[in-house]
Amino acid sequence: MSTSVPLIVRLLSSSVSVANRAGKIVRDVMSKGELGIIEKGKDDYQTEADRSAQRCIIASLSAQYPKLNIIGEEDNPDNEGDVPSDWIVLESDKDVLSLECPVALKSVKEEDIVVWVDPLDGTSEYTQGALMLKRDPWERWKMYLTHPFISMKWYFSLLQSKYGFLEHVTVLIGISVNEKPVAGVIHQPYYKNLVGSEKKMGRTIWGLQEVGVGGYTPAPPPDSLVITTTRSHSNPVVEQALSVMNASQILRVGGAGYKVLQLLEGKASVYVFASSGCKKWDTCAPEAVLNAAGGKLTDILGNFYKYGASVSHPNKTGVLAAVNDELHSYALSRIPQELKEALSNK
Ligand SMILES: Nc1ncnc2c1ncn2[C@@H]1O[C@H](COP(=O)(O)O)[C@@H](O)[C@H]1OP(=O)(O)O
Ligand SMILES: [Mg+2]
Ligand SMILES: [Mg+2]
Ligand SMILES: [Mg+2]
Repeated sequence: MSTSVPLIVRLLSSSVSVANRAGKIVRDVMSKGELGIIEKGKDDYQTEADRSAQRCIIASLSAQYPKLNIIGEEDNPDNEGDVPSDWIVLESDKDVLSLECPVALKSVKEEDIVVWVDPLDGTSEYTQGALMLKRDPWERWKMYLTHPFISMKWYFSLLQSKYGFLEHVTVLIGISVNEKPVAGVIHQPYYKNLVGSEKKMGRTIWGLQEVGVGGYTPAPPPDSLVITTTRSHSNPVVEQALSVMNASQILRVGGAGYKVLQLLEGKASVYVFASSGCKKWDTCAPEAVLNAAGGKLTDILGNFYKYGASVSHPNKTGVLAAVNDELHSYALSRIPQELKEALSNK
């Protein structure tokens, strides 16, 4: 690899390749069927896929960029021991490697960068997806009975969805410089592609400040206001913020990465989540990609999150994102002052 290519571009191209590998790990864990679910807190779970994908990403990036500060979601209980050699990815995506680096980022050094890693965004949807892979209804029912957190209502919505919500799962790698997200990768392991006549699983979307985005076909926002929001972490305040928007449609999907994909692909125009719960690794990559596509992501008060190494991890004051400034301003103007105060005083 040419070292004359600026660091940010090299790191983004490495991140694209490693996200592909992590996505394969996510699919492999699911195919084996041993999810190894651990409860981290209320509505907060980790699986073998979260743990393994994070080990793959961190080991691959730190092997090539040893001075990077990488912060991953998972406290890995199985961090000890060697990472399997086929999880260490040293290749980089050729197309991204040939991008022109923005002038402002040309002299960035490893020490100036913080990488935020969410090895599997949409863990709820991932674990629920496992159920749908059980073909035998009796096996599926037995698995449901032992599943730690699927309500009866969810079980029936899953059955209706036929394939579950695996498409909502993403792998997120966000690159920040001077506390701002400047580049990012959103990999979707269960996206179904048709390349020629061949079926291929997974796709990888990237964004780089001032350069643009790749890996998908951008589409204009819907004609009317379509909002995307949580399907697994709602509460009365989240619902209140949705009800004041005057939306023509509300889409309830999993994962911060997937919701931003919906904005990028013209399925929704605004992402509203008036609650804590998301963390810096949930929003860094999506914010970077959305910015590169001309959108905006802030908290519910309209303030940008900071992504420096010493910031606190929770995005306490929620998420408000839109495909452009105008829609962001509109959505922000609809949020009642009491709601903003209630969230910031929590
Ligand atoms: N209460 C919560 N506890 C843990 N993680 C949360 C919570 N709320 C949101 N998240 C994280 O933010 C993502 C987006 O939220 P939602 O899907 O509810 O819109 C979730 O997929 C989850 O990331 P992860 O799956 O990586 O743990
Ligand atoms: Mg999690
Ligand atoms: Mg997440
Ligand atoms: Mg995660």
